[in-house]
Amino acid sequence: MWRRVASSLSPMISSSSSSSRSLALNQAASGLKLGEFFSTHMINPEERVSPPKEKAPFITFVLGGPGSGKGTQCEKIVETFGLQHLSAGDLLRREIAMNTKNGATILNLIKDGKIVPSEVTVKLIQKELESSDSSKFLIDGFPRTEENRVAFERIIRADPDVVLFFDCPEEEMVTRVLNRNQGRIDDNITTMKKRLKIFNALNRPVIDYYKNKGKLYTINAIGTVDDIFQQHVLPIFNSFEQFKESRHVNPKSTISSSLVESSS
Ligand SMILES: Nc1ncnc2c1ncn2[C@@H]1O[C@H](COP(=O)(O)OP(=O)(O)OP(=O)(O)O)[C@@H](O)[C@H]1O
Ligand SMILES: Nc1ccn([C@H]2C[C@H](O)[C@@H](COP(=O)(O)O)O2)c(=O)n1
Ligand SMILES: [Mg+2]
Repeated sequence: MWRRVASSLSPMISSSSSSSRSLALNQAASGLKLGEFFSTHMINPEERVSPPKEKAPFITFVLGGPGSGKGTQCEKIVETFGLQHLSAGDLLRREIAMNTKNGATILNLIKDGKIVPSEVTVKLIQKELESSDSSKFLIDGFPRTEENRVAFERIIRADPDVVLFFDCPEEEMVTRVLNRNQGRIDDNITTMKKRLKIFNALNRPVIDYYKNKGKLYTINAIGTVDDIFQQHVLPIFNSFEQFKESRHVNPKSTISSSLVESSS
């Protein structure tokens, strides 16, 4: 069930700088682990943030409604390009399974299709980033809200390099979720309707934010898993210098319908 949380359970802290394209090269050159770029800086006892650094990881945010196929495509990206996959939902479900102090609250919120307070989610992501050896991350299902986004910027002190948005009609998302069969507490029609409402109200502004920043790639999420990956996802990563050496599939792909969007 937790297969998408790629790193171990070790607790810690993290952060990075704003634009982060060159971390992989910088990191290789310096021989440092990612955690060493995320040195802890005490602001107050409740919230640890890191000072801005010159070097930062390559961060991809993966957005889309419930059942749009984010996790499925993330698995393919991991296979092909070796990014570390952090699913915010999986991290939260792990808290429930481990019965941590926030576990019961998280369970009630997820059951009701609601969003967990940003501090909780960002700190879980922070621990994973801090303890990881990777320099390239897929952060799946995050940010869900503008509050999530701002909390990430404040605590992690990083911006994404790329934002993928899997654009899927509601009817299709409902069908996929109701057929998922992974035993998720929120995979029922009542919770799904609430999740869709929250997605439209709270995630759309985040999507618009990254569109305006010129970082958004909108991907048509209708089609087979392989076609979506080959035709849309693969060319996006192929276009980044950082992934040239990790390409294993269809190196001839070129960017087509998934050109980066901007509001201008
Ligand atoms: N292109 C596709 N066509 C048909 N079914 C798909 C496709 N992509 C994923 N699925 C299936 O739809 C279901 C939902 O996919 P997935 O778990 O990847 O969505 P998600 O966006 O991560 O959803 P959530 O936000 O609820 O975690 C899964 O059962 C998956 O196998
Ligand atoms: N940033 C996030 C991500 C997830 N959650 C909660 C609410 C979601 O309905 C649930 C499941 O997430 P998914 O696996 O569908 O990505 O987890 C949240 O509150 N904040
Ligand atoms: Mg998912």
